[in-house]
Amino acid sequence: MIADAELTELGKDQAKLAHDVWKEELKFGIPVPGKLYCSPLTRAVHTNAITFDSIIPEPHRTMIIENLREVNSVHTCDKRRTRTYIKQAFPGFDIEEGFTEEDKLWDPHVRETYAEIDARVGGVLDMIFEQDQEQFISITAHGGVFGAVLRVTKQNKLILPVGGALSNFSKGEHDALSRVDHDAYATSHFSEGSDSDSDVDSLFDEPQIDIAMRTAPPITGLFVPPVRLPPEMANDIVQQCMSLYFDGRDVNQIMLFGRTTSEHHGSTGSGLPTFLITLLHQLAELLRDHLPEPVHEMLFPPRDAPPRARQAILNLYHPGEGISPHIDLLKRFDDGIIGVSFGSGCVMSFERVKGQEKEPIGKEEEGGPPDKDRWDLYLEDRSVLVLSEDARYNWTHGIDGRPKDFVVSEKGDGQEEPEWIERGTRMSITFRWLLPGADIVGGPDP
Ligand SMILES: O=C(O)CCC(=O)C(=O)O
Ligand SMILES: [Fe+2]
Repeated sequence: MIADAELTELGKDQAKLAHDVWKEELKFGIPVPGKLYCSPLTRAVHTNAITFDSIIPEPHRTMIIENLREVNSVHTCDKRRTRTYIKQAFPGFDIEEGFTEEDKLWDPHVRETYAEIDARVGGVLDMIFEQDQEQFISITAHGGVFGAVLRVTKQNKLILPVGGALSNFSKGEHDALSRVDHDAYATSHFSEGSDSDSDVDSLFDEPQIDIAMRTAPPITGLFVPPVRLPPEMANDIVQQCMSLYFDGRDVNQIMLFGRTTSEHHGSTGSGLPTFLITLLHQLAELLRDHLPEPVHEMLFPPRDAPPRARQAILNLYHPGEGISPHIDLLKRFDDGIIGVSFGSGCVMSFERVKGQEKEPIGKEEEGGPPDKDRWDLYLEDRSVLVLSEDARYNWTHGIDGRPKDFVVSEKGDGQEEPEWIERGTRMSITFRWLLPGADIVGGPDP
């Protein structure tokens, strides 16, 4: 095991990608961090140097902070180099006062506990929030450190622009750290499973639970085509996401950003990890014959279309968890949202926003579908959902927190009893277009 390892080739690529995203977003007015902090471990300092190379105007320099180093897991890669070495190797960086010449913290026999790492990372955050007036701050550190940030600030989400090496924090008005980087997210996190202890094996115990349908309810612009991602592809994506983003962290939400470019295939482009670009290609093919052409084109623009910024949001739900009903931010995201389910199905509920004109797809009295204000839809594992038009703007979508869903029988002919389907761990990937000029570093919620 190498002591304080250099950045790997993959790490370098990820940092370059982060750099390219910053460069691209600068054109759209992304505010650069006013203060930058970094772990003293070589791989972090390199990441910071590559990421912010020619992005941050002088005189901003990154400050190296002892307590942003990775959790000591007794591996030698967690031991840092001397102050003299760091100063010589990275002359463009500042080193905090009191930084000792030798690494006094690393001990080959002592594995740091959560309490210890939380205390030291909490100390850094206190220092930042007491001393700094800047609204945007960048911290370049490690998975274990961000895990601590989330515990200390009681945040349950982590947003990584690219590759997982970088995260920035925007100081909120309420708590020290009320929002983490890059998104003003509309929903109030995830709701815990409700009174899940009750026996929900009988309809009469939970009379309020509707029977969810298995096909798209009659809402204009809502599509759930009868297609599934191939199982091997879905498994591969879940594994990649778990190991890259969710593993060992108390995090249930990740946001990634990419931009379509005219050099690349119009629907994909740079910024997103390769497996998500491949997923987009696959979705474009899968959905081709199942969506009206203009909707397909909105989701997967042709090669010669102008470049656009796209967000991929990954949500992880443990059994019983849900997401509060919401409309995806109107000022931030454009029309055309694709959601893919992985690992487990769940019921998504759609509710008409009060005050919106009813636009029934066909008149009920003429044999059209019933005109309801709420629909429950079972999203199967590996299924794909598209929200556009009315479905995107005039209906909320949400997932009730509960351990089982009550769903129309698979035959769907109404003759068989509906079935209870247990929820497993579910991950969803949602692709949305960022509106031109949307402030991707936050701002007030909707
Ligand atoms: O998990 C899902 O399928 C929905 C996620 C969602 O609505 C969102 O992140 O805005
Ligand atoms: Fe949403």
